[in-house]
Amino acid sequence: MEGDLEEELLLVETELHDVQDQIKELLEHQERLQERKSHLRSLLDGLKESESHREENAAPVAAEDWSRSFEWDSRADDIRFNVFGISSYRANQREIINAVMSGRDVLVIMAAGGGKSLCYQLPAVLHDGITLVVSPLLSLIQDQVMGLKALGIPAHMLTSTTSKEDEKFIYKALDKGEGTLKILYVTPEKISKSKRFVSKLEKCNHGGRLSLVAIDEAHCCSQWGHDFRPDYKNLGILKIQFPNVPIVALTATATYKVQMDLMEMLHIPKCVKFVSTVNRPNLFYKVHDKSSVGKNVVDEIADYIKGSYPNKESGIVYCFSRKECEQIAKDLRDRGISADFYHADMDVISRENVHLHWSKSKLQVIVGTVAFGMGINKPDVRFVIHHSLSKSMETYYQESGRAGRDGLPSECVLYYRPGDVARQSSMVFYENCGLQNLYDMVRYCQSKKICRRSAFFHHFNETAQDCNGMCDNCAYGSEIKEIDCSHEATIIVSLLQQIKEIDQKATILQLVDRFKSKIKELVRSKESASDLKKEDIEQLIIQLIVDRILKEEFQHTAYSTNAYVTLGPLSKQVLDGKRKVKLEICTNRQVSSKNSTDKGSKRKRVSGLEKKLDELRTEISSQHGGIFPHSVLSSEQISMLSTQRPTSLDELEKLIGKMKTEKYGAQIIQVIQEHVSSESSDGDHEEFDLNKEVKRPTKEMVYEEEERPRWEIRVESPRIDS
Ligand SMILES: Nc1ncnc2c1ncn2[C@@H]1O[C@H](COP(=O)(O)OP(=O)(O)OP(=O)(O)O)[C@@H](O)[C@H]1O
Ligand SMILES: [Mg+2]
Repeated sequence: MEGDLEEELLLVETELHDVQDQIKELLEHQERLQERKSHLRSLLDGLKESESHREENAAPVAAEDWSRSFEWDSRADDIRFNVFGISSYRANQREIINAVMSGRDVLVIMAAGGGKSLCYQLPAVLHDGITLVVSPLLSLIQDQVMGLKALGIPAHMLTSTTSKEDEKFIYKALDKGEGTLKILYVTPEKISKSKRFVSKLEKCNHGGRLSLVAIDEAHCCSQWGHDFRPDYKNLGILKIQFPNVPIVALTATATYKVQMDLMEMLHIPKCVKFVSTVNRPNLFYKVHDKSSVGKNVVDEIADYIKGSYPNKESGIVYCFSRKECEQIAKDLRDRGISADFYHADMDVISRENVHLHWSKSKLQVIVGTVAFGMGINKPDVRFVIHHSLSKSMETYYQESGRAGRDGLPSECVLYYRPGDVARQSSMVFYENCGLQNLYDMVRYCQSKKICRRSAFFHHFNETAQDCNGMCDNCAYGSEIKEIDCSHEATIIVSLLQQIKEIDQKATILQLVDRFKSKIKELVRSKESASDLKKEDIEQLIIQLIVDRILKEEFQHTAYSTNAYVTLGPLSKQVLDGKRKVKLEICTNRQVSSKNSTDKGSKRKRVSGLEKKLDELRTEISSQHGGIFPHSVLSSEQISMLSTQRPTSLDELEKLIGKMKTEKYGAQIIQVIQEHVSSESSDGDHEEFDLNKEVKRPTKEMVYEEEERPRWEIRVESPRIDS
């Protein structure tokens, strides 16, 4: 009797355990669905808002036609060309400038490198009074002030580095309108912490001399944005103190939620909003399979940089950890590339030194962690390489977007291996939507068929645009074969079930090993077989996680967080045969990747004259103390000068405007004349091809030797979380 009762008690306890497990799983599922629900809601709200906005725009409201002619048109054109040396406006710039000049509050969302600075700098020069610019970083402010001064615009900054003498000058200009001050840059702390400064601003406004407030990198206002700065929250006082002064807030990316947030915080509910596309048509996106051997990865990256950029064009390599970034910088140096590292563990001075060297093109490559972020103003970054995947599409868009801000063709290359996913997931799982964001990034990396750009359009809730063959998946019509991999998926799910039954856990690597042993066993007993290689099994497991057939679980130890893989909410569907898992085999990927370098960058031939003008701008930049080479002449201007070859200062002025001609015209004309006469004396008109200078990388050969089919996994049933 007693034995029976004990036995039943044990059974009930076991069943209770099971029920508790199920409840736990259901609660987790509920939580994920709630997260997804709120994400979808905000996407939907965004869509509705942009639709109603489109309808509003469709209505013929004459006052809101910002592309019509305005009284300041000819003055604006003159300043654009003769002061800034810019020959034509880019998309939306003129309309934004007109809205700002009309005294409206304006919100500008324009991709990195789109040309947001001109949208407040040109009105600042057009206006009689002073423009206050709030910018989050000292380095950004220094770059901007230096660039403006080089153009002859009286720009100053009031920061912790400002000398007493300069401070006095600035305060006098604000207070009494003495001296010439057009643009004043400050950090947000100045507004939230310095009563003295705010009272001087009040006087300036009282005297009718505060004409515009610009808030750059405005997404920092919102804690939903990616770079939230608490001091940005206090910028709301600007509209309260100076209700008649128009505010222009600018940012490269802001989701609908962030836009709403910052309009509310800055008290600009009726602002005119300009949203430009997130598309960066000059960027070529590609994902490379990453070797599991660290040395091979660095070899490949070094070959790629040396082969594709023999003229030492600037680039960035992003790494996962500080240690890794120091190591990769050393490895690249050992392979003859001028590279240095940048991460949060360095002191400020060393970090600034590295950044400055790179900005002046004295260092080719910065190997950085995410800490190398906002504040990178260099327009001619030709490549951004990711040594491993980013934690979200948003982060990847920001980081890769630092390439090609000057609008010239540039490349964004990501080295992906499934093994890197767990490293990221154990860091992000506690963040709000952290895993979901990471899995979106994983989908981008694993996809071998879908246009890379479409992932950005999808993420930023924008209608898709043509990629024009500017991503690896669009550029090479890889032959993709589909094979059914449901059998392998079933084995993986069953293995995890067994592991769970004995109260154990498995990491992805352990699961791969178990899978391989199981397959061997099945082959021996002639029950079944599988051709999947280790990398393919890893890829399959990751895809099953992303598609919620499996899931990751995390456990903290004293030193780290370990990621394990276990059964996900949809695992039963696979076991019951209700869900098929398909693998896509890409048969010619490696042969294709050979072409990728050529197609990707669309690199043009660089003429001897372009090279000389590039050397001249570097020389002038060091002669003029702090200014950057690109502030002397942009790459676009160099290219134009080398084709047009002006012979006099008058001709030059028609190409690069008055200001730059006055400052550097004589030297530029001299270089052009010397080049032309050396050409005629040599009879040598040949331009040289950068791509021929250095032997092409050997990686293609390695690829060909190792050639094997690559796999991609696709689950057929509709995906819940996409
Ligand atoms: N209309 C134009 N024509 C040619 N070049 C331009 C034009 N407008 C801006 N530029 C150049 O494009 C580069 C990027 O401009 P800017 O720094 O204003 O970008 P941004 O939109 O502020 O980007 P980020 O979000 O990265 O700060 C600069 O070198 C700038 O001189
Ligand atoms: Mg900017």
